Amino acid sequence: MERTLAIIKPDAVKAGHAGKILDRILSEGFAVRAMKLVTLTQAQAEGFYAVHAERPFFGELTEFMSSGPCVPLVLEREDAVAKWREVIGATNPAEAAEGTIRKQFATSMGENAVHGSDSAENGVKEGRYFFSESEIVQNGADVIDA
Ligand SMILES: Nc1ncnc2c1ncn2[C@@H]1O[C@H](COP(=O)(O)OP(=O)(O)OP(=O)(O)O)[C@@H](O)[C@H]1O
Repeated sequence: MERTLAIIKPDAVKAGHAGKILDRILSEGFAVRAMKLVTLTQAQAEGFYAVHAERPFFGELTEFMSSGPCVPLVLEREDAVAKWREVIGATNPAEAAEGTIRKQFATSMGENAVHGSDSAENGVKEGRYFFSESEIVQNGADVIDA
């Protein structure tokens, strides 16, 4: 079964949307394999987004991602990566489709409520960035059948 790394970003946690987003995750058939509430240091945010280090928005992005608590989650489902990206919608909320999480909760290109891995390989890598092997459960935490 495929895994992806989702993050409920600091803007959505601060606005009190984490519970609604978690409900949506479960109703879309994802099993939660790991989850925590954490405030990243700017260095941790820079490490996570290292691939964007040369982009003009890197400083803004890493400052935002370390501005308050966020909720990283390892999600598992068939086609987890593609399905989660479909559920979250386009990076820019102005372009996000009706019914997507970003359409509902994102306020700008930068503060866009959620993250999703862009490949199954990165889903595994990003999961390891936040969680040790023992923090990712193999079973027993399913609220619904995956
Ligand atoms: N032009 C921009 N201005 C400010 N922030 C941006 C801009 N472009 C991207 N970002 C931020 O960087 C993140 C990573 O950009 P990327 O192009 O990988 O988008 P994404 O794959 O939709 O987002 P994510 O990786 O968070 O799921 C975006 O989610 C957004 O928060």
